[in-house]
Amino acid sequence: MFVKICGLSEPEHVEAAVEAGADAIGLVMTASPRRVTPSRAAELAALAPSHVLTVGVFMGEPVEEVRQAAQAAGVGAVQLHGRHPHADFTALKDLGLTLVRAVAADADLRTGAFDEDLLIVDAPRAGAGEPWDWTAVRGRPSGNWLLAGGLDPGNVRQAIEAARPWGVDVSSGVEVARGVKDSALIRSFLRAARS
Ligand SMILES: O=C(O)c1ccccc1NCC(=O)[C@H](O)[C@H](O)COP(=O)(O)O
Repeated sequence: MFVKICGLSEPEHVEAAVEAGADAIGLVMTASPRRVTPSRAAELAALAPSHVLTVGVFMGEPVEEVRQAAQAAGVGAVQLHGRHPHADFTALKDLGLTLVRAVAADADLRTGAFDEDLLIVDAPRAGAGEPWDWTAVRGRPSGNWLLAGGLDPGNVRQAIEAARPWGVDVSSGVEVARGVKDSALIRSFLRAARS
C-alpha cells in the first residue's frame, strides 16, 4: 500500500513520515493554511531520501508558475488539482517531473488519461478532511491511483476495503488543528494503512 502524507510544513513531520515509511510527502504550494514557499519546500524536500517522492501541490496556477515553483523547490513530482489542458501535463513531464493528477470522483478516472503517472481520487474539496462515499470508486480507476479525502488513522482500513485503491493520501487526518501536523498521528496512519 503506497502512502502519501500531504501538507507537511515542519522538518520534524517530514522526518516522522520518512521514518514511519511514507512513500511520498506533499508540500502545498498553493493557497492554503499549509502553504510553503518554494525555499521552505526545498528545505523540506532535502530531508527526504531519494526513494521518497517529494510532491509539490498546486491548484489552478498557470503551468509556467508551476514549473518555476517546482524547480525552485527541487521536488520530484507535481500534483495538479483543477482543470488543466493535456498540454500542461506534457510540458511538465518534459521537464522530468512525475505527474500526479488529482480529481474528484465525478471526473475522468482513467489512469494515464492525461499522461499522468499517478491519479488521486479526492473529495470535492481538496485538503478539507471531508470523508465521502469511497465505495463509489471501487473498481473504477485501475493502475496506480490513490484514495484521498477525509482519511484518518481510524477509518483508513475501512476506506481501503471500500475502494480498493493502490495507495492512500492524507492531510487533515494527521493534524491536531488545521494545518498543524502531529507525528504520532502520522505514525498511526501509516501503521493502520498497512495493517
Ligand atoms: O491541503 C490543502 O489545503 C490543499 C489546497 C489546495 C489543493 C490541495 C490541497 N491539499 C491536497 C491534499 O492534502 C491531499 O492531496 C488530499 O486532498 C487530502 O486531503 P484531506 O482530506 O485533508 O486528507
